[in-house]
Amino acid sequence: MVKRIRVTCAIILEEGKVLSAQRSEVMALPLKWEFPGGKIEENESPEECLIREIKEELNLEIEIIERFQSNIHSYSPEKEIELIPFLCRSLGGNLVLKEHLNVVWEDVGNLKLLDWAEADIPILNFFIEWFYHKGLC
Ligand SMILES: Nc1nc2c([nH]c(=O)n2[C@H]2C[C@H](O)[C@@H](COP(=O)(O)OP(=O)(O)OP(=O)(O)O)O2)c(=O)[nH]1
Repeated sequence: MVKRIRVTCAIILEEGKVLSAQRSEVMALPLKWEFPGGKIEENESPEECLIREIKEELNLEIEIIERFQSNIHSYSPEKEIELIPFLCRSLGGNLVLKEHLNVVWEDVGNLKLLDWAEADIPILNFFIEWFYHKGLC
């Protein structure tokens, strides 16, 4: 039986830049870039999870704007991840790195230059399409 883990992640967009986070050496998928977030806990909605995770990991308050389509990805045969992305904006707070090695506000046009976690690639592609389609550049 394949175990499915549900993970939320935040695409925090600010003036054409997206907050991109690099996982630390001690995390799973070391040094890969990701949209910050984490696993949904019992009795928690995806939205509640994301707001909690972003506060815990980065000390930021966020507002959720829109949910995008999830991506289901397997890094190993016995486990799959449902990665659930949300377009967000920052409501403030002093950014503090509590778990990640690094974060950058990356131009949407340069996002693909980072070495992303595999599960993020379809989400990244969808978001970039969405961004240019909306004429936000
Ligand atoms: N947060 C996040 N996790 C991702 C992304 N892409 C991706 O493959 N993952 C994977 C890495 C992990 O296997 C899993 C989420 O784990 P996590 O370590 O971020 O979540 P967490 O903070 O709730 O974990 P934990 O340390 O409390 O167990 O999803 C992404 O963009 N954001």
